Amino acid sequence: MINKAAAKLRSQVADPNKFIVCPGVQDGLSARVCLQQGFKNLYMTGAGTAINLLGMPDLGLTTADDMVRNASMIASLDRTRPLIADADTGFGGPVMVARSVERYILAGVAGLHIEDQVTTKRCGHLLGKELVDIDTYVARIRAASATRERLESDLVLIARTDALQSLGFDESVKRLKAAVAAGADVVFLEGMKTLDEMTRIVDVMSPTPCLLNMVPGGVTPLIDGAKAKEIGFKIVIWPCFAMTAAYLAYQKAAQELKTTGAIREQPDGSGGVRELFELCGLSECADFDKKMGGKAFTDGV
Ligand SMILES: C[C@](O)(C(=O)O)[C@H](CC(=O)O)C(=O)O
Repeated sequence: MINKAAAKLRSQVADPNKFIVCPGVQDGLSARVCLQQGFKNLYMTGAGTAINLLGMPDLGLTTADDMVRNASMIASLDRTRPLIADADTGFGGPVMVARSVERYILAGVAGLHIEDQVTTKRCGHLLGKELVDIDTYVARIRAASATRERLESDLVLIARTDALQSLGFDESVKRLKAAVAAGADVVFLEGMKTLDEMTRIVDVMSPTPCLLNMVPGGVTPLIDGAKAKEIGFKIVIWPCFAMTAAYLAYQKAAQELKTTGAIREQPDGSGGVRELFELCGLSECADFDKKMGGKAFTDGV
């Protein structure tokens, strides 16, 4: 059961007709909304996990515990729709990477990415990123791949490099090719600045599938899914879309409450607490309780 989502993601990646679109989610609510809207895959953002769980920026402050806990909750909401999760640097040396990857697998995560920044990492779209050397990076990927094999898991291993900023395109390609040789299934070149780099990475890494990261306010020009597919990317993630939407909506609502001293119902009554509970499975919980012989909901809920 736990491996089913990973097996599904693996076959999506292998299917030449599939293009994998992953809205980024950072919490239960954003995941539920994306599932409700019919997305077939999800992406757990590390940046959003840091913002949501810690109220802190994406600076490598989230521990493996924070990330696994969040990923585990999100993966549990619908095990038929594969979740790709951010695994940052893997959180340490090969032994720690192996432990982290094992925990992600047991949490039901279908794919994850590991990068070559130092453990005190930062968002890939910020300045001043520091890298580990290529051997340290490859050891992380090798440890992740060995763990997947040991657990006989179909986990899709995505190698990310942040080398473009300081070392340039060719060194990034060298790192990604070494990562593929060490067992990565998909590659992720972070922080591309031009359409030309996007086209070149797909070309030079072929036949290895490439992931595209679309961050609003980041360094990569934003293109839509159709264009990403046309260029030849296999997976597109939109890590920030839900947290940006939530932020703007929270801000508007907080301003209104602060100014008026009251909250307003929506004219059509939408967004009430019962609707939110329903989104999160209220009826399913009550039905399950009843079916199992529980009495908690016999008088309704
Ligand atoms: C993809 C990413 O790793 C994430 O945490 O979602 C971030 C996104 C972000 O910080 O906006 C990254 O690109 O580093």
